[in-house]
Amino acid sequence: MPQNNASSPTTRKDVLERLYHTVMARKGASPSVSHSARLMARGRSKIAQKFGEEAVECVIEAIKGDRNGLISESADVLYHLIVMWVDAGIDPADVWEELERREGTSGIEEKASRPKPSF
Ligand SMILES: N=c1c2ncn([C@@H]3O[C@H](COP(=O)(O)OP(=O)(O)OP(=O)(O)O)[C@@H](O)[C@H]3O)c2ncn1[C@@H]1O[C@H](COP(=O)(O)O)[C@@H](O)[C@H]1O
Repeated sequence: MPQNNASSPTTRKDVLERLYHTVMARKGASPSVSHSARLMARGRSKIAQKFGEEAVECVIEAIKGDRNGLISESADVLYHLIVMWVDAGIDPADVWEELERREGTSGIEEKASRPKPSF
């Protein structure tokens, strides 16, 4: 019988949902014990700035071709994205819904269907 532990494929794919609920639970917690609480106490601009910094670090690892670095920075990006969602009142389900809406539509096709600028 498959084990239902944190590293099994069934629970691993839920890691973003679990992280979201953990960060939600940190809202209003003491900034001295929680990094998420500290970040949220510093305000939206700081949260967005940290996300941007992590994204740039991800880009640097990608360009360097450092696979492990890219994995590590990707985890930082996802964590900081989730803090940004919690601060903005976005539920992961809202994003999953938008991804599902896009399923099956090629990016090329979608771009071609955009209204052409009139100038
Ligand atoms: N995934 C993460 C995660 N990834 C990165 N980080 C932290 O993000 C911080 C980034 O450090 P930086 O020096 O880049 O930035 P900074 O400390 O904000 O400071 P400055 O840029 O202002 O100097 C580090 O303290 C990392 O430990 C994370 N902190 C928490 N989590 C998850 O969030 C959960 C809740 O954490 P707490 O909110 O701390 O309880 C944890 O159980 C983890 O699952």
